[in-house]
Amino acid sequence: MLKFLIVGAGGIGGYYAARLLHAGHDVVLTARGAHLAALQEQGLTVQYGDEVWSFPVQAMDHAGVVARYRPDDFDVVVVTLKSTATETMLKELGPWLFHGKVPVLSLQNGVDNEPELASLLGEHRVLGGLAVRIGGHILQPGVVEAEGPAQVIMGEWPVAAEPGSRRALLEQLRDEFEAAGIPTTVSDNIRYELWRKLVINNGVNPLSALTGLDTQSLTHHPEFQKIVRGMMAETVAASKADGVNLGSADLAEMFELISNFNAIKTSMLVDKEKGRPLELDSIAGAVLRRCSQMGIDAPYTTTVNALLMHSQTASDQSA
Ligand SMILES: NC(=O)C1=CN([C@@H]2O[C@H](COP(=O)(O)OP(=O)(O)OC[C@H]3O[C@@H](n4cnc5c(N)ncnc54)[C@H](OP(=O)(O)O)[C@@H]3O)[C@@H](O)[C@H]2O)C=CC1
Ligand SMILES: CC(C)(CO)C(=O)C(=O)O
Repeated sequence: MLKFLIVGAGGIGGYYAARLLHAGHDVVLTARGAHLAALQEQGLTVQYGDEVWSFPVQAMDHAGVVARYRPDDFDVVVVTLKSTATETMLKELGPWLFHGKVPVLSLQNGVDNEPELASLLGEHRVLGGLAVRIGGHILQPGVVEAEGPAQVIMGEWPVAAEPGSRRALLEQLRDEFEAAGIPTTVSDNIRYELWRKLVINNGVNPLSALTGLDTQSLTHHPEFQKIVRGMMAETVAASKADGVNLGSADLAEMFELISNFNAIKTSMLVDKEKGRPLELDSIAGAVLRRCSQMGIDAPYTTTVNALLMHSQTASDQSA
């Protein structure tokens, strides 16, 4: 059995934590505020389809982790924060993590989290990863709802090296995740996989937050689906700045995947409804920065990003 530290156990982290706890692993969760208080007092409850799982959990804030544990007490640290929280987390846990050897696996959307982790810890400590075909959200403090097969794709950051300890750990993690009911693939090129996921996220997340529509409504709408495809095409173009070279087949595959998946409220729409910070800079911003670097126009992403930033400013002013 393995010992996991799941950093930022909200929709995604809470769901995977429940699967791992159910399989008998030792899991420590980090959270804050009312969600943390509920986890400590009532435990973690996950609603998945018709099933409801409840577990008492070890949950604490980041100061609690630093006070109670050494980094190498854990076999792996899994980061399931929003990208907007990665920098703060590195201030809170970075110096503690720095003095250990434990690998850190990011399961966040976006292509800039792993480089941020690697800039402090070194690439040899970082595992890239993503959560695919899952919708998962905090319903109320201590309670998470999740849907979809909830796959994980992960790999050595930035690409697979010679066989070594990180590869061995990834294979062990894959086997343990599979046994826990988490379909998992180890990729030799995780940066490519992260960019493919960004095609989906830039395609639907900002537009869903702007319109209030779920992924099915957007991808099956005669006009909105053109915008989704446009934002996906701009993400494909942006990937070249990172030497990833996605192509039209990736766009077609990612559009198929999201348009045939459940009608999901994207994580950005949920954040918008709850008045929380949006992962806009790490999704649309990441695409726009690369396009601008290459001198390419990205009119769909520019427009949706600007409208969403404007609506955020307007709602901040009226709050
Ligand atoms: N939700 C989804 O369906 C999917 C999400 N993803 C990606 O997975 C990642 C995680 O998303 P999601 O699970 O929705 O995120 P959530 O917002 O549900 O969970 C993150 C949790 O981390 C907490 N947190 C933030 N900062 C700190 C801190 N400094 N100390 C302790 N706790 C902290 C948050 O608390 P607080 O609320 O107080 O900020 C929240 O409870 C994102 O990158 C997202 O894009 C990928 C696939 C699907
Ligand atoms: C679009 C979706 C649900 C795909 O898994 C996602 O990644 C998100 O909501 O952030």
